[in-house]
Amino acid sequence: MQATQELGLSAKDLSVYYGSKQAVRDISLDFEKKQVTALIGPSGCGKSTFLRSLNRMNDLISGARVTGEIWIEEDNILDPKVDVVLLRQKIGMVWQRPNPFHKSIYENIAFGPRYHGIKNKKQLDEIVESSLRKAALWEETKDRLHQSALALSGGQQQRLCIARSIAVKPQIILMDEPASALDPVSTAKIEELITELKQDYCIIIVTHNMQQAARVSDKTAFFYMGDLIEHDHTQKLFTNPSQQQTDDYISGRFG
Ligand SMILES: Nc1ncnc2c1ncn2[C@@H]1O[C@H](COP(=O)(O)OP(=O)(O)OP(=O)(O)O)[C@@H](O)[C@H]1O
Repeated sequence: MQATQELGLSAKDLSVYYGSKQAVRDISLDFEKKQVTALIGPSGCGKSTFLRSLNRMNDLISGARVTGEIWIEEDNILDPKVDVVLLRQKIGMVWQRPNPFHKSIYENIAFGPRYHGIKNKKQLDEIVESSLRKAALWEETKDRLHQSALALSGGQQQRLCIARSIAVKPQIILMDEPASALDPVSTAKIEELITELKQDYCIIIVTHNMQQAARVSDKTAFFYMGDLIEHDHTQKLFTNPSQQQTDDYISGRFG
């Protein structure tokens, strides 16, 4: 099984264990290019565990074990031969809490491209500007690029983290509740940004907020106790789900 042209990423029979406990059970899920997929479900159902396995972040957790396949183009990224640094260039991650480096705005963006070999100042300047523009942060930061990123507001810091992930030209961006630590205005900006970014990237977002999933995503996957219960077009899943458990969850009967 390989991801085809339209597919950004394809998980097949993916299971994740923490020690003997299975947190994600045999999940097969395709993610298309230029689409946003939301992962929803009650706390502890395995959304973040599944998301983290998509760019091998679970490798960093002692006792975590992943089985199955995850295809991006011709590569099964669970193959031990895969270069994890290059993989994380292709599949970026934005975390729940903004986590800029303790460096200037400019250096936050330039760090990744420089790490991957770009040394030319003019080229780095261009990447910094284009990444900040794509993250809708250029106008707010162009006159303070060399000031600390930590002086930005929480919402600006999160857009900076998105700009930082874009700077290394990923194909896929994973987002783990990217707006849950932000105020409503900053949340709206992140949601707008997600809608803009999907023109260029495959985006997979974990969210607790069902309204947010409905607003930003094309497809939604509902997880429950480590299983994938339903995956469908967002509008269909929220208005006419096929599974009773999905219906119970979206209508607030549990979770
Ligand atoms: N590092 C870990 N070590 C051991 N167990 C873990 C670890 N991380 C998560 N788990 C367990 O795996 C299961 C799935 O957790 P996960 O965080 O993936 O769920 P989630 O749906 O993202 O939850 P939430 O919405 O609360 O973030 C839970 O039972 C959790 O306790």
